[in-house]
Amino acid sequence: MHESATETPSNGSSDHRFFADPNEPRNDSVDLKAIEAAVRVILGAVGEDPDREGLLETPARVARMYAEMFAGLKSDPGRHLAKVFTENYDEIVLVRDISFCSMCEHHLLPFTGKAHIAYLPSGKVVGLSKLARVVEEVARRPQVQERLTQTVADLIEDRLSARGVAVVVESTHSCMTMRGVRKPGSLCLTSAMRGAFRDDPMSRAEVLGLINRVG
Ligand SMILES: Nc1nc2c(ncn2[C@@H]2O[C@H](COP(=O)(O)OP(=O)(O)OP(=O)(O)O)[C@@H](O)[C@H]2O)c(=O)[nH]1
Ligand SMILES: [Zn+2]
Repeated sequence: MHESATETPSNGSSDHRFFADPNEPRNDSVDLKAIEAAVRVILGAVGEDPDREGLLETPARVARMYAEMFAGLKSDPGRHLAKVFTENYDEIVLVRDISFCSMCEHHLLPFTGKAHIAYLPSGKVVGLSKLARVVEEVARRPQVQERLTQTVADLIEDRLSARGVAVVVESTHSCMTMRGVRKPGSLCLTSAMRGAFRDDPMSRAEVLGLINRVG
């Protein structure tokens, strides 16, 4: 009998990962127990009592949160670009406003925002959701925004043999808004241009116009 994702595994396991969505990134090397122990230490170090009722489950929660936030650390986000469709279309494909949440590697605080991805196909196109899946998976790593932007652009150029790729990322960094310099509302923009979008000023202007909703 075909097992669906809601049925109990035949081995009786209640491990939620048994039927994990293959599209979701997974990082099995996350050491949950080590994170729990570290969080207990941090709570004690800031003057809290890690054994008070409200904090008892906190170390385990934080461990699960890090496992989720860093699920893309060991995976290959390019796997989402493996299935392509042959299509006689050679103009811009743009998916705008792909929301994401990543983690700043300097402070381990989130930076959140939107990515805009455009490419010029060369005989093959990819499912639109796959562009968003790439962003989602690359975002689940500790990093800087520049690296996220370039990683996404390189993957699309490489795996789709695209004639041009443009990735623009805009985000708010919690480490700049809630601590340190404390500048709520500040926005960080990065872009990575490849192929025609880098070399041809007309193509570059066209794609930036579409991303910025001009014209
Ligand atoms: N280039 C870049 N810098 C980032 C990113 N996320 C955070 N930062 C910056 O990383 C820098 C780390 O600076 P440090 O001087 O080492 O750390 P800090 O003393 O906590 O710095 P402040 O944030 O200025 O208080 C800060 O300027 C952050 O704004 C990012 O994605 N890209
Ligand atoms: Zn930071």
